[in-house]
Amino acid sequence: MLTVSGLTTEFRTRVSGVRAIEDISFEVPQGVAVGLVGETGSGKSVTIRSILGLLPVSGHVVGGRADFDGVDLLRANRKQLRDIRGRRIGFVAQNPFGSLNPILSIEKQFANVIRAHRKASRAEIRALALARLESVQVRGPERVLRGYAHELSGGMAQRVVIALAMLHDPPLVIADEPTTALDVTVQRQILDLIDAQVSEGNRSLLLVTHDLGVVAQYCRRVVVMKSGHVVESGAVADVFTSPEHPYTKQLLAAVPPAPWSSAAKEVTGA
Ligand SMILES: Nc1ncnc2c1ncn2[C@@H]1O[C@H](COP(=O)(O)OP(=O)(O)OP(=O)(O)O)[C@@H](O)[C@H]1O
Repeated sequence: MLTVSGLTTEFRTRVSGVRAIEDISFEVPQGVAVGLVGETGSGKSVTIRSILGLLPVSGHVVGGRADFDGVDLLRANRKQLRDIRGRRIGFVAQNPFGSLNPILSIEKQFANVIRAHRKASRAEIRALALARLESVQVRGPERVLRGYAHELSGGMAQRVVIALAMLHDPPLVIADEPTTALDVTVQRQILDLIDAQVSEGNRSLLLVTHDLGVVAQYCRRVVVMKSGHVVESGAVADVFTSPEHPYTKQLLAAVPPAPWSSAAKEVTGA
């Protein structure tokens, strides 16, 4: 469903181009959750921002394809991309307060996202927004609709972002470290929520994270990145039990054992 092949992106300075990612290839099949993992600076965000056409001005895709819905996203024009983002691909970024507009009420932001893709009356917008806020378990949805982003907690703001990302029932959801900016106590709730929304709609998910535990719990496939390259990819069950690349082995070795596992009991003497 999303097929990325040979994706290469550079950042240009006044004197030269610096290659951030090179020859990135992977697939996100229909109805499958894929984890994109790797240490800080390995190129995860540049990869998804290249696919979504959301690179900063100094970033340029210099090669490859990203085929989705019969369109190569890397060659799509702005209008095509705007139409695909939101309607066909829901994007959840790290920081919900960066995604929400601080000077528009939440209701107005729902209206903007809905009206970007179809005509709708105020009453329709209100009804749809309330239903969607309820589906992401936002408490007091009417009050939230009237209010502004700064009045929300981080977890509630990310729920609103998820509701907005799902508004047009996109078949693919891309989430870039969606819990990094949040309090540790709500991180799991947000991941569970994304997981539920994705599973209910039989959507595909590309989940960027540096947490292998998160991949093990929520993803069926994994793509491992290091220094701007894909070093290994495959089914989570295979890659996690018999990793081939030394870097994947190193990442897995660094994951603390689950508290109930025999390895943890050996460490703690329990
Ligand atoms: N705006 C930019 N200008 C120049 N180089 C950049 C820019 N953004 C990213 N890079 C470079 O691209 C490479 C990949 O960065 P990227 O942000 O994709 O890593 P990441 O794996 O998402 O890391 P993190 O987990 O910290 O978000 C890094 O070497 C980084 O320095």
